[in-house]
Amino acid sequence: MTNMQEPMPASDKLPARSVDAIEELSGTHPGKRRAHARGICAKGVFTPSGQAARLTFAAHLQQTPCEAIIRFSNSAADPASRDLMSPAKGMALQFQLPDGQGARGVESVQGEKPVISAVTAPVFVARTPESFLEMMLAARDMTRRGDSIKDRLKGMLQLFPHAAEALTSISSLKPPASFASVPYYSIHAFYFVDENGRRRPVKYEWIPDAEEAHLPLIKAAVSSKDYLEDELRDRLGTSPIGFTLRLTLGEEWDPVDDCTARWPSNRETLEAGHLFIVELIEEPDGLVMDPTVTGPGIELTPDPILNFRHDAYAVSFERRQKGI
Ligand code: HEM
Repeated sequence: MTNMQEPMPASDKLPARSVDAIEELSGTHPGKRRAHARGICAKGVFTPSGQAARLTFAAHLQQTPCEAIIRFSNSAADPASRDLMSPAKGMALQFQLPDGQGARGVESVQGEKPVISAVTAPVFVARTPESFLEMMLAARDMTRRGDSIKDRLKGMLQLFPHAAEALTSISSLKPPASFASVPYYSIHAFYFVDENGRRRPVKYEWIPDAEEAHLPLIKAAVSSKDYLEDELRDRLGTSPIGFTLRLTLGEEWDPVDDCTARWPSNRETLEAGHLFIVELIEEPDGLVMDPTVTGPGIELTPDPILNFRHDAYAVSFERRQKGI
């Protein structure tokens, strides 16, 4: 059980306390991201289809191709964790909009580089930052007690029934054959804003060009610790890697403040563009894939987890920059 004696911190302390709690669960790894610690960066080109232009004036979703930096990652907070042991994978992308590039007369903000952050699970485990912190503390206590993975999952489901869909979805994820062979979901909804100020809630999904493929557990178990990075290098040498950016358009009544909930599966979708991965690169200095950086034409929904991520990522960035 969570140690309920620990008072919940005031909201201004919550980002630091949440990052502390991740460290208490997974250890402190100096200089590394406090989640998704191990990853590999690539350069790509995103070519918008123009189909999203009726919904948003965002510069990167009009007609002009745009360079992008992509980071594929293991979700574990421990960089030494084997690819096999961290079921969810991340794909974060930062559009490299040239400063001042206009779209229908709208200037992109100097230095503002929109981000799409996505993972291989369609929903998140917590609806609020407070609940996320409680979950981390509960997981820490179960780990310290030496509970088995099965017992931890059972305990978490009992304590946090709202997390059932995410926990079930994450625990049933199979090891991907490649970072390039699985779909990635933004989980959160964002508002797309058109030239007349009309807003429409939208969720993102990256659909791989490659056929969806997973490894049998036995094969993943004997693969190297970072087999996904090796595979990406090999694959890039032999065939192109691409993803389609699919948008799901929400209705007015679909929840935009609850990232534990999916929208109904019959919502309209459209293909907003296509990403080609060009080459692997060293991670650029100061890279923070902050999903609250959307650029003009896209706004944040009131989702408390989405809004919280800005401060939590700033805490992690500050610590890793200081090498602590
Ligand atoms: C309470 C909610 C969350 C917390 C506290 C949290 C925490 C973190 C932290 C500390 C980092 C490292 C940031 C850095 O140093 O740059 C990170 C990275 C990441 N998170 Fe979250 N996260 C949360 C929710 C989510 C959700 C809902 C998603 C789903 C899309 C997500 C996807 C990612 C990805 C893909 C990365 C790697 C980014 C990169 O490659 O630079 N996170 N998270």
